[in-house]
Amino acid sequence: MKAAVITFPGSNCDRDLAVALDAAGADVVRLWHKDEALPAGIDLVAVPGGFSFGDYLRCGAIAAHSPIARAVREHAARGGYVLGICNGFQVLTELGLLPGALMRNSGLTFICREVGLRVATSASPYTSAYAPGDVITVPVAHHDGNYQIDAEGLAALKDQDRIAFTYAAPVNGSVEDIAGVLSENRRVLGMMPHPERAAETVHGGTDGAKLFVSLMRDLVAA
Ligand SMILES: NC(=O)CC[C@H](N)C(=O)O
Repeated sequence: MKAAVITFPGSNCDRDLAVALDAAGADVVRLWHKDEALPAGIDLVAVPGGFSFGDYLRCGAIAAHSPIARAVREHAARGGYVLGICNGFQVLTELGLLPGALMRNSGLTFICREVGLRVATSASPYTSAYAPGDVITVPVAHHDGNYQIDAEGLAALKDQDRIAFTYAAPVNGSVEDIAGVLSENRRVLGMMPHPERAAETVHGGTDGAKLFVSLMRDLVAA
């Protein structure tokens, strides 16, 4: 698998994400937000966490207008894989690649701790190595993780089995405790928790590693 990790001004999980993908066996290239094209043969575009452009305007809003944005949209339109973690999830909603929005946490504070995460579906390229209902431990670190979507959009996510992860207990006010959602073709995943920070034993836990294993397996099978 060839993966491209994009760095924006303020990204702080770009290296972590590149390391996790590399450990899973991906061939990783790093891109700058001012790049305008993806290198040939990229399977996965990975949008990392952090505070792109200082989170001004709205988290992810300015990043979604970066020079690289058009190439990311085109990649998704071709059926390419796109993974957005935390600020990356915010960027993907701002790009219109995933429905809904990430609002200020209901408690109005930055939350930085490990959370229990329930795998809501294993029918996706990102979650196939988990069993549905598995509860894993993964860190969150955000102030705008409160996922909201209108009733019609929520019904569509449920009908199409597109909720990838939910919090095992309420964390930030997200509707139905949603922590991660999939696109209609299941190739785009956005999630607030950080699997790349729970991928090696030195992280204190490895529950996030199976996400990268799932992805590699899907790409080999594709
Ligand atoms: N770790 C992150 O990616 C943080 C995301 C975002 N800047 C927020 O605080 O909500």
